[in-house]
Amino acid sequence: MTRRVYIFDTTLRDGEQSPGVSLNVMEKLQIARQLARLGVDVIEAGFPITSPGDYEAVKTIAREVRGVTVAALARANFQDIDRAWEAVKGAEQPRIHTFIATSPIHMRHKLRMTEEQVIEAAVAAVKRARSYVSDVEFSAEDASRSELDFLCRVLEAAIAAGATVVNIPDTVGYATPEEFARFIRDIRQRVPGIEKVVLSVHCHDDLGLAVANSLAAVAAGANQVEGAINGIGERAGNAALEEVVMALYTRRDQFGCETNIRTEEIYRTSRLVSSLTGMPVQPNKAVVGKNAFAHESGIHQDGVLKERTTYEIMNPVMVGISQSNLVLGKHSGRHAFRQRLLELGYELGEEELNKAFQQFKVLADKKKEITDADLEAIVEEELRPVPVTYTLEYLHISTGTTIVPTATVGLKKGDEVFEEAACGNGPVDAICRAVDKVTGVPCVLKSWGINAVTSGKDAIGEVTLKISENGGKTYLGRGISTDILEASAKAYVNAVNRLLWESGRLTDKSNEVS
Ligand SMILES: CC(=O)SCCNC(=O)CCNC(=O)[C@H](O)C(C)(C)COP(=O)(O)OP(=O)(O)OC[C@H]1O[C@@H](n2cnc3c(N)ncnc32)[C@H](O)[C@@H]1OP(=O)(O)O
Ligand SMILES: CC(C)C(=O)C(=O)O
Ligand SMILES: [Mg+2]
Repeated sequence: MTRRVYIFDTTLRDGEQSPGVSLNVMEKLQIARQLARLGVDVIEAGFPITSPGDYEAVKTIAREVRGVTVAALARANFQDIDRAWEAVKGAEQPRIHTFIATSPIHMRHKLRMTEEQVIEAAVAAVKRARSYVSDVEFSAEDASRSELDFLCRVLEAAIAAGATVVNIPDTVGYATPEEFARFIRDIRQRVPGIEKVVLSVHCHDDLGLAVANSLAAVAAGANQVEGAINGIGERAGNAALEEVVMALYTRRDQFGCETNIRTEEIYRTSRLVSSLTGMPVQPNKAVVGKNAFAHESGIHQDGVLKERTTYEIMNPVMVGISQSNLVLGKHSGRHAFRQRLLELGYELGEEELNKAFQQFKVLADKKKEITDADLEAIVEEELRPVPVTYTLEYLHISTGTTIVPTATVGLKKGDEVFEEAACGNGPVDAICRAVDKVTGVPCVLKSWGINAVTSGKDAIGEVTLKISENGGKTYLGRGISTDILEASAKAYVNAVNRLLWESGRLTDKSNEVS
């Protein structure tokens, strides 16, 4: 008989705690919708007390995303819990997730609380949360470095107070698989009432063991796994959910478990999260990396051509990496374009489709064959929910080894085009300075990176960069083009648009969304 394992996604909460990542409300909503399509059981949408933006995001997701549990995080105090409830109460299936640390090191140095005070706070928090909602998760932060006797007492008290899910985090990624499995077995044996609640684990990847520890815990009886898409999260990140899910599926002979995940949505979810967070996926990343199903050496290629399973333990189609026969190029029409996007899982409205189609045609003039990765890049750019103040109308660059790089940019705002020129230390610097002159917002380029989205000399490059104004908050921008300077200009303008929007300097918030 197969046992059900619940998948709890914390991409939007712990995942967003990745250094340098900051998602706005619309981006979070877009990811949440995709997570629901993927079939996760729980979306942890945020930590509402942390900021008005986080509160708003949780509230919006709770209201808009149906058919899935939406959780909000809260420390073990009434203010956090009340705020979490305010944010999540519109959800079809709301959950409050409250936590407090139980390890000696955290209690003594961070909380400065005794064991008895921690138990008291945990019980009061769970009861407060239960006064609002019937689904309450309690997490014993840093559980894996806690003393087992004390941890069991806290869990017993939390369950008696009404917790319906108890979570055992390996907060600092310290556990090893055998030890963690033993820990879970001990908890299952020793905590009265544990059989009535969902037993969850939440593993971090500081030693690269987050997925292994999660799987060991499942084998030991845990029935909820928490993690994030692409393994993003605090420090080295969380357990990569796509890896947990595919391991449970591929080795179901070992685990005897099933999840509710629609695996064919995995790749698209991974791409969306990578694109909106600006965190690239390493090529050799399991399941979703560019090379995960690529075969380079002759003996492997020979084997795969004769029989795919010689070197592939998973079918790429199963995780949504499609193999279509439709070849798209400059002679393709709207029907084929729409069909291919549908196969890739993108269902665009008429207006979005038209915009994406125009971009596709521009690209097809420059590039013989348009690949799936090209299409994904186009669509992701089209769907990026940042209101457009400025768009790049044209760009002229003069550069070389013996001349001062100079850029002339034309930026369109409303019906007007504004032109400025500037010199710089390099062509990208010159572009940024010229854009600054038009917008009147002097920014510092904090980081710049290029990723070849597709292959070949005519590959699309995706530039991801970060800017800040006066050393304040950083804003992410992305742009794609077969010309990396054009991609840089688009990315810079995209980041400035985001800055203007998020810093509340747009007079008209109903601007077109790109
Ligand atoms: C393991 C994890 O991932 S935990 C989640 C981590 N996520 C975040 O921290 C989100 C971003 N954080 C924030 O925006 C802020 O830290 C806030 C809004 C949550 C709190 O801000 P502040 O009130 O200014 O407190 P600050 O962050 O400086 O310190 C944390 C306080 O919470 C206390 N605390 C920490 N965890 C808990 C808990 N689970 N329950 C109760 N109190 C707690 C600390 O002891 C400290 O209290 P003190 O001020 O009495 O010393
Ligand atoms: C809030 C808890 C669950 C957490 O993120 C951790 O302990 O890592
Ligand atoms: Mg965590």
